[in-house]
Amino acid sequence: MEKIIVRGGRRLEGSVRVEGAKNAVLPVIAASILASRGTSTIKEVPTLADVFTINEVLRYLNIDVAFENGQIHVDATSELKTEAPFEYVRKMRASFLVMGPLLARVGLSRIALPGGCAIGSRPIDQHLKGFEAMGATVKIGNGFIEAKIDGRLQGAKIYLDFPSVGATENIMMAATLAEGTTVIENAAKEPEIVCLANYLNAMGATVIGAGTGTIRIVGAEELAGAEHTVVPDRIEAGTYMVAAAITQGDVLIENAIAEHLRPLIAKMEEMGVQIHEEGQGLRVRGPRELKPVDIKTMPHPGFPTDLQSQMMALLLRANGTSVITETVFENRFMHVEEFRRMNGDIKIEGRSSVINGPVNLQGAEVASTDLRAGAALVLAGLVAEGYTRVTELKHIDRGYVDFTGKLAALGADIERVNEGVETTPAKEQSLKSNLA
Ligand SMILES: CC(=O)N[C@H]1[C@@H](OP(=O)(O)OP(=O)(O)OC[C@H]2O[C@@H](n3ccc(=O)[nH]c3=O)[C@H](O)[C@@H]2O)O[C@H](CO)[C@@H](O)[C@@H]1O
Ligand SMILES: C=C(OP(=O)(O)O)C(=O)O
Repeated sequence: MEKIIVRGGRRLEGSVRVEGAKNAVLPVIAASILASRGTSTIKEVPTLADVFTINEVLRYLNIDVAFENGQIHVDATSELKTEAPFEYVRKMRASFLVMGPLLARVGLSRIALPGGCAIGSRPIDQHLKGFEAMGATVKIGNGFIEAKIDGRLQGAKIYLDFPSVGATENIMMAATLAEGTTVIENAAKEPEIVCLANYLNAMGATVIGAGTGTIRIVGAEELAGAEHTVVPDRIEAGTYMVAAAITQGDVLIENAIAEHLRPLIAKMEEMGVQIHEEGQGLRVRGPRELKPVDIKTMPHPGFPTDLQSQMMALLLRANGTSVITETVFENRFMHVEEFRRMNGDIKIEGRSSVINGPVNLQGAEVASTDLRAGAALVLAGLVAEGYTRVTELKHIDRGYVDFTGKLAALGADIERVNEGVETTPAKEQSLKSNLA
């Protein structure tokens, strides 16, 4: 079984470069489906399991995708298939982002119904409400969602009940080829939405207002392939910021955009962490003593849920009681149980976790429950006494390029190993020989 083994106690120093954002590159690759002419070149593509998965989905749809040297070339000019089976959607919910572009381009899209996952049930009703408002017929059956339109989608005014990132992206992509203008109200404002809008505009679309709560999309007859560079990953950047702070280190996080990290910077500064913009990045210096803070996760520009578990690791080291309230996902405290195995003093009260610090974290065998939880456990391991072994690395591989290598380069005592697990027959064998 693959594990990350980390021995706590090293102060991190040096610099680390942030990759293109996972949550931006996935919708951007999906948006390439919209180009009926020309080839797209996408730059700053991180080598992540999720990128391989979305590439596979596109290839299944009969699209030519080549991934080399951090760039992806997509040619979607052939006749497209219209179905994405469960094996892809199960691996990665973001596979559902192909629904909007396929529906807009071909008039039909059949995608396996995404299930829930470890962080909550994650419905897709807001995506579907948007497609229906644009005139599509949506049917659910046999584990699939089918959306269909005769002719072109029609521009519509769509108010989202919640500023869902995925629904905003799916509807925005579909609307680029609709007849007339679509207005998305209460739209998500995340930097990844702006990244996608920039790409769509480069393809010939007219998307106005991305990054605000109202996005206006004027439909075009067709879109063409374009060149686009993916925005840096604010969640990866935030993870290394916490790594620097928790180890009382001094780390330059290259390529981190301060503007995208305001909620994290504000909370970390409240805790006593020193953060300065330096060149094209952020320098983070951890103090000897951390102050407790309260955090509530919210849609952007609120505190991101994807940095909640990493901050929990940091708050375990703060001098006093902190409260984290998770408002975005209903079940994103699975890591609490794992932190407890490391001597974390945390109580869950409804949608809040009460963290009593500072604790002396102890190395233990712990499992990633989702990708950010996995990263957070490694962060805790950086300051735990003894060895921490983190399993279920498939989650971490979805969102972090060479997590172990990057932390080791900063001075962490960390390695990724394939440790054999003693099988029952082997155990029986040793019991027998002990008895003999
Ligand atoms: C690939 C990607 O970009 N993933 C990010 C994206 O996920 P994702 O796009 O799935 O997240 P959403 O913003 O859609 O979901 C936020 C909340 O809205 C609910 N909801 C969403 C859609 C819907 O139709 N109905 C509904 O009720 C969800 O269950 C959840 O409680 O944004 C999340 C919130 O910042 C991040 O944690 C994920 O890392
Ligand atoms: C929850 C996340 O991703 P996804 O929506 O792809 O599951 C994440 O990136 O933390």
